[in-house]
Amino acid sequence: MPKVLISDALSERAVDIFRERGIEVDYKPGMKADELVSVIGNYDGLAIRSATKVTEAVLEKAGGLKVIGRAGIGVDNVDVPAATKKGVVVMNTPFGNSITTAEHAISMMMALARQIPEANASTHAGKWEKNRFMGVELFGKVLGVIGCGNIGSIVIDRAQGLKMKVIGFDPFLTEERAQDIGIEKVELDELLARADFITLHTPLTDSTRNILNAENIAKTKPGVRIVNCARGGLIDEAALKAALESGHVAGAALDVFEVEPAKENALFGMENVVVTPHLGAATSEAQENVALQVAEQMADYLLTGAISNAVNVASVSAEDAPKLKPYMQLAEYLGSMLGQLTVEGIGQVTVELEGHAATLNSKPILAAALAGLMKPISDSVNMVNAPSFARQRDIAVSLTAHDRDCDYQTLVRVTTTDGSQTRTVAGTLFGGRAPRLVEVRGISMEADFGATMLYVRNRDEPGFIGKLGSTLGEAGINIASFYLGRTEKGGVALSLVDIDGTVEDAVLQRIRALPGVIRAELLTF
Ligand SMILES: NC(=O)c1ccc[n+]([C@@H]2O[C@H](COP(=O)([O-])OP(=O)(O)OC[C@H]3O[C@@H](n4cnc5c(N)ncnc54)[C@H](O)[C@@H]3O)[C@@H](O)[C@H]2O)c1
Ligand SMILES: O=C(O)[C@H](O)COP(=O)(O)O
Repeated sequence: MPKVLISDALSERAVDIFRERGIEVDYKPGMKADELVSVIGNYDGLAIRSATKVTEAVLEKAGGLKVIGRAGIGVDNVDVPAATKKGVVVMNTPFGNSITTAEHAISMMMALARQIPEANASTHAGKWEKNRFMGVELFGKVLGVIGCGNIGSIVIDRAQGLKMKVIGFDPFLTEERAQDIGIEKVELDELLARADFITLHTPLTDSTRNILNAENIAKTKPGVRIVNCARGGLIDEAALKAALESGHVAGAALDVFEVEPAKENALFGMENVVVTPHLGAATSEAQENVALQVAEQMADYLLTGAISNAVNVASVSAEDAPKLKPYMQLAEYLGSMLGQLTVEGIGQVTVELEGHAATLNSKPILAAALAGLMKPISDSVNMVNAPSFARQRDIAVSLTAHDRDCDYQTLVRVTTTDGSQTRTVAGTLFGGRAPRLVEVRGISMEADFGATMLYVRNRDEPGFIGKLGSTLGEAGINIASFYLGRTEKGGVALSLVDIDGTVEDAVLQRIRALPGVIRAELLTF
């Protein structure tokens, strides 16, 4: 039974879902970093929000971890490259809290426009400062949205309802999409110059870090109000403080900070600054959505191999997962066979799909072939990290789905080139499920993949099979199945022998010394 740890305050609906799906779950919100490092090795899955930091140190100890599920959007608290290297799928729930977060941004903008937090505190304190608080209307004002993705688009829609004029900056926003959502797409400088309110809705990346720095803040319209419910780090807080103090920026509403949790911050206590403690996603609806979704997604992956909303590997739908499973097994066996036969470095790998295989989601099949291929290099390789393993080793990878007649109902072919040699193996699924080898280096043969197989290439000469059988028999090795093929009469022959147990090195040497042997290897699957 797979085991999952929930280390942040997720809605307990997640616990129910895991248990209903037959997954053991430990609910330990607020777990300290060193405790996480000490227990993570016991789990197949880790469900988190933004508090748990999944660092390289945590991942190093995560022996059996298969999946990290983020109940929310940002995965900046997860070392995704380290997780990928370790073969761990990282998935998030990209939509579950979008409406809630957009509503928070709109609430923050309104709170800022009408100084509601200060007026609230003053009124509670028994003051009646009717003349102290003078707000501004949103009606007719220009809202500049930086980042027009899921949340940005919802903010745009709500702001249009408030009759604001919305302009957007997002390098990945097409003109067509801008028209669909009814905004004017502008460059950043134009947005800065025109907006009365600016709201940020981008991820924190190298291109967005400090997107509102001193230089860009100086380009904003005097009296601008700034809202950030996306990520701390998008605004240079020191530059913002200076601009608030000078009066160039009239106010800021911030849900996120450069350092979180933020007990102290230079912006705290400023009258024209509204702050909340990263509450963007904090509604019961959003928390239920993301907890439920992350638990279902993690359970799907752990139980069926279906992958949704992964940030480091291609998706496999719940419908596709059972169809792809035998293909991934076949591709892994084919890759593994080539990996075990390739002594020198592989320069190029080609995966070709024909017949029914060509109609499927091909990326997981490719990833499985690469995983099999690189198993001899690293025990920790799997379909999640195999593509990056290949990239790091400068292996050129190509994938082709052929739309042509095929001798088999379905076929997967893997070819490797290592400078001097090109090797091809191909396989099909017998009965639609059982992997079967049908071609090795241009030689047709039909072989099942046994756990331990002897691979022998030899000159096609009479008496060879008898000698090979006797050598194995004399060594007390039982043959489960014997598969044969050859290029042509008197050409090169290939024997694949499925054996019980293993073949000691001394016996392998004796086989290699048999007359006519070109190559003999022991393969394991
Ligand atoms: N405060 C919270 O509690 C809370 C809750 C949910 C999400 N978030 C954060 O909100 C942000 C937006 O989330 P989303 O779901 O809308 O993401 P999204 O991926 O749907 O949208 C992000 C948009 O930013 C755009 N973008 C990327 N680089 C850009 C750049 N250099 N300049 C301008 N635009 C750029 C992208 O093209 C995309 O359209 C994320 O940072 C997320 O982590 C915060
Ligand atoms: O990226 C997100 O989904 C938000 O920042 C929410 O974070 P939280 O789950 O810690 O509230």
